Amino acid sequence: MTDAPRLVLASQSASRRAMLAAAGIAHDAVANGLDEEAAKAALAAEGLGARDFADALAELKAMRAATRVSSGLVLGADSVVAAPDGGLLDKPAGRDDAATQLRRLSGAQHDLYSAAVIVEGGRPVWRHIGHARLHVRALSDAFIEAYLEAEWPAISGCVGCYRVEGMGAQLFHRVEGDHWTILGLPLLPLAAYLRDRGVLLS
Ligand SMILES: Nc1nc2c(ncn2[C@H]2C[C@H](O)[C@@H](COP(=O)(O)OP(=O)(O)OP(=O)(O)O)O2)c(=O)[nH]1
Repeated sequence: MTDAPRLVLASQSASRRAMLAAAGIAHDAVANGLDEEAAKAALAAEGLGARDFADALAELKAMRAATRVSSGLVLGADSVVAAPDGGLLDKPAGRDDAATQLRRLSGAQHDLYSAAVIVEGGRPVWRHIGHARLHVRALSDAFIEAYLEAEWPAISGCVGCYRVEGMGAQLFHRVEGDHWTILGLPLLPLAAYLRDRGVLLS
């Protein structure tokens, strides 16, 4: 489609890039250039819940990246895990932190939010927040150790310390919500918007 806008993914997430490519959604990928730690600290100071935190960070990523992109639909995304004890979980700082996070998730359900925002012409034109609820079985210390032996460092870039499409499947006795949301994007609502914009065929 000649006059359709191009999609620019403002993310370094291998999972998001692979997901779009596997779905046949052509895109360019750029680093969003955001000082994510500073942005997270500012948002945390506002006391945002997980859902709004992910949405705000996705918008900040897209807006920052859009200053470096001449045209197109600039897509920013962020995934946040709301831990059963109320805190927000980020990607693990190291293998020991991953073990600590898994123990926090063990034997309880948690919510994962993947927010996506598209910026065009310097302003947000679309947004969606995907939600999944994951029910983690009671994990033995022996399992956590064996899991990390197999999955570290592959899960080091994963909020929640799992790859649901990999050995992470052994963590759960139930998952509600769509698979793509867990991988990092609300893919189906995004594809619907891209069809509306002529980026994808209807
Ligand atoms: N492949 C896979 N990735 C997962 C899973 N759960 C979470 N993730 C990944 C997707 C994202 O790359 C990452 C969430 O971290 P962020 O939203 O901060 O994005 P990230 O720092 O990776 O990249 P970005 O900030 O967009 O440049 O966790 C999973 O089950 N499978």
